[in-house]
Amino acid sequence: MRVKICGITQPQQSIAIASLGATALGFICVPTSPRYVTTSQIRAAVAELPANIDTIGVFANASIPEISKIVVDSGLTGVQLHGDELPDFCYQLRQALPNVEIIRALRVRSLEHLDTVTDYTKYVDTLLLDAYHPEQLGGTGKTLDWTMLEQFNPNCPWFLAGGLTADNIIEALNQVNPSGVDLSSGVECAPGDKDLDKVAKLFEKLGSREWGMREQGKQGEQGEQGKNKKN
Ligand SMILES: O=C(O)c1ccccc1N[C@@H]1O[C@H](COP(=O)(O)O)[C@@H](O)[C@H]1O
Repeated sequence: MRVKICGITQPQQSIAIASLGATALGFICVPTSPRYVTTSQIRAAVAELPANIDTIGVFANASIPEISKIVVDSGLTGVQLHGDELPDFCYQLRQALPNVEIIRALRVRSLEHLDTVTDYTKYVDTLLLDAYHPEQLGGTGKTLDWTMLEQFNPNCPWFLAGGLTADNIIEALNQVNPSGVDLSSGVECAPGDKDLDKVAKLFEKLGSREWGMREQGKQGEQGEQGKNKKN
């Protein structure tokens, strides 16, 4: 499972978080956010990271030339669109940045709102579902109604986001089946300052869950083998 930790502001923290197990790190390129980082800050962090870590710039209603410049100048591998970007915008961005992962984040208001995802799946690599907040674009710490997502199965990979923490991640994953999870404020001590103990606790929880699932799989296989022996 992909695990993205978002809202990184310090290069040293990015290295520590990658070593703990993150597969992707997010950098907020939205100037109004308390987690906003400049191109040179992103470039400094990206330069220190191993090549297998995805580095995602988070944008909201920026123009294609603005996004492209930041991506190229900082060496990001992906773009997360967290504003009101329409499918055609995603298509145009794909033409401008053909080798960059495009993640469309949708701030989900209702079950009906989920129907709009099919408008995007042709043009993006990945979807991300975040909770809706009337005054804030993201990093709100607000959870989605996970029961609404029990049957959610788009025809592209997707991240579950919104208010996830080390304490609720297992409950969330017991209800929904995303390809990845994305956390920001739930692993912080203050906006933009990640709490490495909370991040470590998150990976402990995810590691124990994976171990439990593997053990269950083994027991299932042994049961099957036992049955075959009897026959
Ligand atoms: O984190 C921000 O400040 C932010 C600002 C503008 C757009 C998106 C932002 N963050 C994204 O919000 C989600 C969920 O965050 P949280 O876990 O609920 O705090 C995450 O994808 C961040 O990338």
